[in-house]
Amino acid sequence: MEGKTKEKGEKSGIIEMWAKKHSLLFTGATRHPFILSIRDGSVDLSSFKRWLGQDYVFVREFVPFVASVLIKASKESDDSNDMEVILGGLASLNDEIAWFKSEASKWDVPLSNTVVHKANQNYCRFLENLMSPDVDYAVAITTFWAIETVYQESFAHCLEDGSKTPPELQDTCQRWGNDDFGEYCRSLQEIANRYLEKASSDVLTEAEVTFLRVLEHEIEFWNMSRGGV
Ligand SMILES: Cc1ncc(CN)c(N)n1
Repeated sequence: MEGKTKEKGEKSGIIEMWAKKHSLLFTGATRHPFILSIRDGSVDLSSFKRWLGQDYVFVREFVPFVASVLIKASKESDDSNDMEVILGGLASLNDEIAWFKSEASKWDVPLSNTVVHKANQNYCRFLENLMSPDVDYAVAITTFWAIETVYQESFAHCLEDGSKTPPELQDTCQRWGNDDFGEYCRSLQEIANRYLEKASSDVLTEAEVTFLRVLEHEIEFWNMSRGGV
């Protein structure tokens, strides 16, 4: 994957191949100007606050999507540990919601009656469509991996040596940029690779296209946070 050396024993799978094949879009999502502005300390705090209010709405919509992935795992998974990984993801979303509430009060961002921006509405509708039982588990778990990984890679970049992330935003970056979250994303990647390897070519195509849609939605979400439409 971009910017990372492979760890010992880590084999390259379909996910790594797609991340490389679509590196331009992948980098667009994980090195977006909004993230770069956090990393270089020039971030406009009104953009940060917009992101905070909108992401709270997104995360509340993300929970039922992850629950739908859990249901698919319980029906289709051949490895009992998959369920624990996804359940861990749901538990961390519970913490994430509590974190958003406390962060919003710190920044004076109201969380009720939020006007949901178009980019956020589109992203939430996309997630809703993926909750259908007709969507293959391989597609759903790939989507889940991609959504979590964009945040992991983006915010981890703001914590690297040489970054000038403002101290008041360190906690936000730690939330998704920490090593445990990175480990959790690698577990999701391992599950996704395992299912993609045995997927039909139709499912593979659907998963790859859905991966690209996630990257586009994430870029639109960052654009919206910076003040775009
Ligand atoms: C838009 C978005 N993408 C991903 C995440 C990480 N759960 C998030 N909170 N918001």
